[in-house]
Amino acid sequence: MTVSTNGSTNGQVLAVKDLSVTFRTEDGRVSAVDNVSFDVADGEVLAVVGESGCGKSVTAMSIAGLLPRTATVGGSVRLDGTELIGADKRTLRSIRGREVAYIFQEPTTSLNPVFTVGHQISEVLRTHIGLNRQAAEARAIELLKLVGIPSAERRISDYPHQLSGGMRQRVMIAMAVACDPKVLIADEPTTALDVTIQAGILDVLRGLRERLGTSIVLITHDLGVVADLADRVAVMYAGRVVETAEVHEIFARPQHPYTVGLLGASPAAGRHAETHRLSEIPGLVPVLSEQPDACTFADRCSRAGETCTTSQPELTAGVHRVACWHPVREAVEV
Ligand SMILES: Nc1ncnc2c1ncn2[C@@H]1O[C@H](COP(=O)(O)OP(=O)(O)OP(=O)(O)O)[C@@H](O)[C@H]1O
Repeated sequence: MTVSTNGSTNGQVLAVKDLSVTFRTEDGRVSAVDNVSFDVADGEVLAVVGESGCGKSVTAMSIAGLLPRTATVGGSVRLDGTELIGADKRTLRSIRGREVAYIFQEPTTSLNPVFTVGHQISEVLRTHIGLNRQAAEARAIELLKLVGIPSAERRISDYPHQLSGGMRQRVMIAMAVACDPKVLIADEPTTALDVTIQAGILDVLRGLRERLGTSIVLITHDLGVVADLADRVAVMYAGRVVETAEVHEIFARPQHPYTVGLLGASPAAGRHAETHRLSEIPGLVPVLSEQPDACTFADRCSRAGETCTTSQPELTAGVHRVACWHPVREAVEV
């Protein structure tokens, strides 16, 4: 993989540029995502991390065209060169599910309880690719095998409630990759599952990337998942990307004080390895509509100086990019 100086990669399949999302609410307009830019290369796994409410899901939903009508979206999301923001309904319909697929956290809510899993996968294949009933069923069996469901020929006639949570998540993944999407968005794909089952789902995702070359945008709170699967990481805070780098760089040399905090990294304290969860950082994520012209993390940051309270830092250029006036340059112990 070749990485250019502006952090973009050759063979990039997804290019998000200056993405902004606001929502109309009863209390006025609230901003959820502010000027977010990143690229995802062919077959690359980009992990998007950050505390709850930082805009990870809204960013992902903008890419998949899943935002509600109350949302106003600005900027650009290009999938293999095709602009998705402002695209007509027909373009979006042909792209959604086919070229960009979304795996939700909770498979039970996304599968229809009254149809067999075989029927649901076949429907995707018939609608999007126009396969006939027989071909769709044969392909559905192949897909169930691909995601590691044993006795796929028999399981295809099961209803969702007859499957365990882990198996239902595998079915969701099978449906998501049915049309061989270029980008798979996995929004906390293992959070709702037992720890023992999580590893199997990660294996499935790894296998998809290796066998099908699928690019994955992985939203997670789990640092173990990041370390296991991601090539690159984008750290979001208050609707912005505040740091992005290759995964080993993020763990070895985090530069944004927020990233350092999330990793639980400090010369004194080791990472919370027993849970692999992001560390708690004192204070709250600010509401974006109330943002002053300042670094949004300043209130919670031990390194904040005067500039941080009067001016918003932009992401630096390069491969390891950070938006901070006082980045951490010294080695930290993670
Ligand atoms: N439909 C909506 N209307 C108004 N505000 C919304 C809507 N959806 C999301 N938001 C707001 O946008 C911000 C970002 O939310 P988002 O769900 O992207 O966060 P997140 O980082 O994915 O959090 P989590 O990890 O909890 O899923 C939050 O402040 C949230 O309240």
